[in-house]
Amino acid sequence: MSTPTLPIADTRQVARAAGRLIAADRRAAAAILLLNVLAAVAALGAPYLLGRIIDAVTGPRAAARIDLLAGAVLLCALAQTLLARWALLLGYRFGERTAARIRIGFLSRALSLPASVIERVPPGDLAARGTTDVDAIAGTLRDVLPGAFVAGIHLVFLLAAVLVLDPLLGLSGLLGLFGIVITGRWYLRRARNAYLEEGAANSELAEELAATAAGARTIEAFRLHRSRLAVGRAAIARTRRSRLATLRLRSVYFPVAEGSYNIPVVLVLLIGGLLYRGDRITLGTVVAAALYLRQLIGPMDTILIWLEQLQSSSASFARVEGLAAVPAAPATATAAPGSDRIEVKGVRYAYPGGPDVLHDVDLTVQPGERLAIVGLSGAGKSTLGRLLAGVDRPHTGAVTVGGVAVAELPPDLLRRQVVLVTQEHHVFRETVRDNLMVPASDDRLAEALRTVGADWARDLDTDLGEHPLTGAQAQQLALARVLLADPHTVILDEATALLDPRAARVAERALAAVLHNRTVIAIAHRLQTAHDADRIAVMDAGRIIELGTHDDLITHGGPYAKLWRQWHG
Ligand SMILES: Nc1ncnc2c1ncn2[C@@H]1O[C@H](COP(=O)(O)OP(=O)(O)OP(=O)(O)O)[C@@H](O)[C@H]1O
Repeated sequence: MSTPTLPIADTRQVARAAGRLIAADRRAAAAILLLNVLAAVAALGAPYLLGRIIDAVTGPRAAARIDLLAGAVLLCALAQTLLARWALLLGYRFGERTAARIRIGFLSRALSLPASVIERVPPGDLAARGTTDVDAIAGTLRDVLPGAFVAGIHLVFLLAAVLVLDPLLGLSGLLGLFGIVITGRWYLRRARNAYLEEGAANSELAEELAATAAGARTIEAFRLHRSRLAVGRAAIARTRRSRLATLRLRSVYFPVAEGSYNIPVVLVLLIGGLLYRGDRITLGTVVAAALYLRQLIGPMDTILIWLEQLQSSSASFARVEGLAAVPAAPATATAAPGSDRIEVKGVRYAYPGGPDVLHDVDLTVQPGERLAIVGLSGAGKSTLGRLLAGVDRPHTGAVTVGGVAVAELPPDLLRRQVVLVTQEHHVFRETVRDNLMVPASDDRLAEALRTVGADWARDLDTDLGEHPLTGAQAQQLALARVLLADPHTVILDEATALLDPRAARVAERALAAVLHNRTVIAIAHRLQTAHDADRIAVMDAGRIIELGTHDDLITHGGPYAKLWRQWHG
């Protein structure tokens, strides 16, 4: 089981992020607040006026006053409805715009994550944050937050109104709310972690299912059905446990909170009755206070129902915002490296959870040099290639270009320094232009395609989703990307290994055009490649055991000379 390694934002970071989102649309936020306040003030009118109607019944010219007061009740209700609707409408629009901002922010953060982070992060986690979590936040912003906001403001005004009406009655009403506050706190304290665990369990399930689906062939070949089923079941069990935990929280919180609604009203009627009997207040005031507290039920219900969603989507927001906490490239890395020299110093490296596969590797690659790395299978050649290309970072020592750690370079800067070319080329279901992924003029794109011999790509608008490429064509596209990125160093790892001989010849020709005037580090699978290089590094069991020109190494008569003799029979 892999544990998610992407961070989760803490409460403070979430609050700050929310603040930034509100500030980004501050006019709308201010308008929504103002309309809500006006709607809440209008809502206070009716209970107060009803209280005055009751007091007017026994006074002089009762009928005329009651008519007037009833008309005012109607006006207040109408104003409240209109203002609240308007506030809701603005709230929905605000929610949609904010959801779009969150989506865009997530996407751009995900795209600028350092390659070394993407390589280590379970893909399911990143996908779940970008889909389930972002959708949950968007849903909340659209459907819940505007209503919850209206309810929140209404609630505050109602409480203030009871206190103003009669402080003693107000205090007894507030006292009656204690039950709800205590259960609310109990729930909130547990809910964040419970919903975070639910989110993590969902991510793990998505990840395990994706891994099983992606590895279907391997699973079949090695008869891993049982172990994959066990992994899937464990992930389902964790999801189930986490969902049951949140369900348990809800099943305690909701009934208790709902039962507590009536306590403030009961208290106010009891104490109000006593005060009225002692002639301390009018009957109308007691009725108005009771009505205010009765009115609390509406907004409290709204908040209660949505508290759960607010909680779970704030957990989602914490996961989405967590991406911002991925350590950014240090300040030095944002400046272009001083020179093109690549240096490997005291590098040790282990794959997650495994033993060291590189031990104390030291190597300096001079600008313009052609270096070949040779060695038996498993010697660590590809691993060293990945570190040189900044795909991953060593756990000890450093791989630097011009004195700057390669893995710390932001993607756009890294692309201009070092590019790794392997046999895996992803072709997106988009046009040729989009697949080249570099914003450049059509002329430059066409020239790059011509240089690598991609005659099939005359029309940059050809949709590669509808016209799939052959392996050799995909390779040409990848090489055109390298040309456009124009790095000073290219690392080749089995770049043409999977192609058939004819396609490989075409690719070799394209490759020659791409490598012209660049530093080349070739992970050599054929010793002929090594023979043509300026220097050769021989690797064995994670160490560089020999380094020199072909002739030097042959004269030296060490492991390389032995390999060479074996190869030549
Ligand atoms: N993704 C991975 N996870 C864990 N261990 C790995 C991973 N990739 C490689 N290794 C291990 O790291 C060591 C070095 O592998 P590496 O692929 O770098 O060797 P190589 O010299 O390139 O071999 P080959 O020529 O077969 O590609 C090996 O022991 C290998 O099993």
